[in-house]
Amino acid sequence: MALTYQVNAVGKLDTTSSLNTKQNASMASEKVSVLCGEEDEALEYDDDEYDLEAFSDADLSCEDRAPGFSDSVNGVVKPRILLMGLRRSGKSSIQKVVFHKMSPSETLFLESTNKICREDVSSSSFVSFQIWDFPGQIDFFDPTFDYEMIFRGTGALIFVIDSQDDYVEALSRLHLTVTRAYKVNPDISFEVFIHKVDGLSDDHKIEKQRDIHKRTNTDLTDAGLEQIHLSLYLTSIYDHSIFEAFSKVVQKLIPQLPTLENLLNIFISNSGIEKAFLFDVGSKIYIATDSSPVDMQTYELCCDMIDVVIDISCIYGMPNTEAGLPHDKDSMAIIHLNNTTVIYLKEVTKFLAMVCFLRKESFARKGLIDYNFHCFKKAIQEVFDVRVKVQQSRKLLNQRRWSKLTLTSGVCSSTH
Ligand SMILES: Nc1nc2c(ncn2[C@@H]2O[C@H](COP(=O)(O)OP(=O)(O)OP(=O)(O)O)[C@@H](O)[C@H]2O)c(=O)[nH]1
Repeated sequence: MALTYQVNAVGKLDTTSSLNTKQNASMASEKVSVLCGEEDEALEYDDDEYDLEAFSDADLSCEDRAPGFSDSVNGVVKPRILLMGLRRSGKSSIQKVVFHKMSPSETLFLESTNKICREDVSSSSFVSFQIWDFPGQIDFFDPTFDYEMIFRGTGALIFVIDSQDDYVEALSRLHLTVTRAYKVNPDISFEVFIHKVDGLSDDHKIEKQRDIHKRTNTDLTDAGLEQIHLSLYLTSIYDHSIFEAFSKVVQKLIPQLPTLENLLNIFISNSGIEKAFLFDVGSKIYIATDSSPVDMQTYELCCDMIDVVIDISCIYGMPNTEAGLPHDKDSMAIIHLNNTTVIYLKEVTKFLAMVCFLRKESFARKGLIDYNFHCFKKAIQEVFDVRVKVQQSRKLLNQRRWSKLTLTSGVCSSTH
């Protein structure tokens, strides 16, 4: 592997490297050249206006009791994702690997969770939710446990099934959980992770998925609840499948998803790009992509590219003083694969990046792509502005309700 780096005078990363790397099974030993850093842009944009993020660090807390329903940040209630499943099914490992960059092998030493662990994930404007990791042995149908309150504020319920274990008990638990949750809140999206599939052959994986799909649907039909839709995913922390599955779960919680998809469609069709993803850089969750189908290898390449950019930025980039990040909204990277494909990464904000796949010929029109990207960024800003306005008016409405309530109770108490 040969790398040549150049860090320019202001400490911004300017890297040119060419490395022989095994990208993945299908693209083995491809020659990759990486250009990473601040771009010599012909077009000059005032990027200050795109500083969209109000970053808040992940706030991790474990609680004995169920945390309050209306936990909010800046008066905005975040959608909640519940991680449920039997003991040792892999719930905490999933959370640690996806959101804390823990290496999969380190999860072997994780202790069993004995309290509900709640975490705020607010890395970008569009990725903002809470994850509640439930201990496997918890009896949340205990009368002292207010499960109604928990399900009422839930956006998605992820039920983790250990595919390397006998899953009969897990399926009956899944059925019980889903039926109770649905009665309280029919809007929850039910996601089933058939987890730890790294130990299974491809045929075996498909067979398990089919079997679980059949059994769960039969149980729901027998209970007269055939309208409940369960989404099944084959996952493992040892590959990218867990990130892809989590991306799909998170996307369902983003109300602006159709707009983002539409914007990406317009962007790629006008720029000669084949595929574009909008990534939350920190978690490698893609929050949107254009409407063409996603194949796993493309997604894996995107994740690898983000890793390369972050690693090189961490080593050679200057930390951004505000957020303490080595990359910022001006960071970009270009990787030329030896099959004439170019992967182009550009930061949309400090935490969001666009990763595009295009042919070498199309990349000749980089000026056009950059101009279209500038328009895309502007449009994202507008979507974000609308979101902020909606949140502010909701906050105002809540405050008015509160002051009305306190006024009424004050009047009542003074008349008594
Ligand atoms: N092979 C394999 N093992 C995994 C995977 N995910 C988690 N594990 C292992 O499964 C074991 C249990 O993982 P945990 O994350 O502690 O499980 P949990 O569901 O949080 O367990 P409780 O806290 O007891 O409810 C650990 O040894 C992990 O290393 C996976 O995708 N593949």
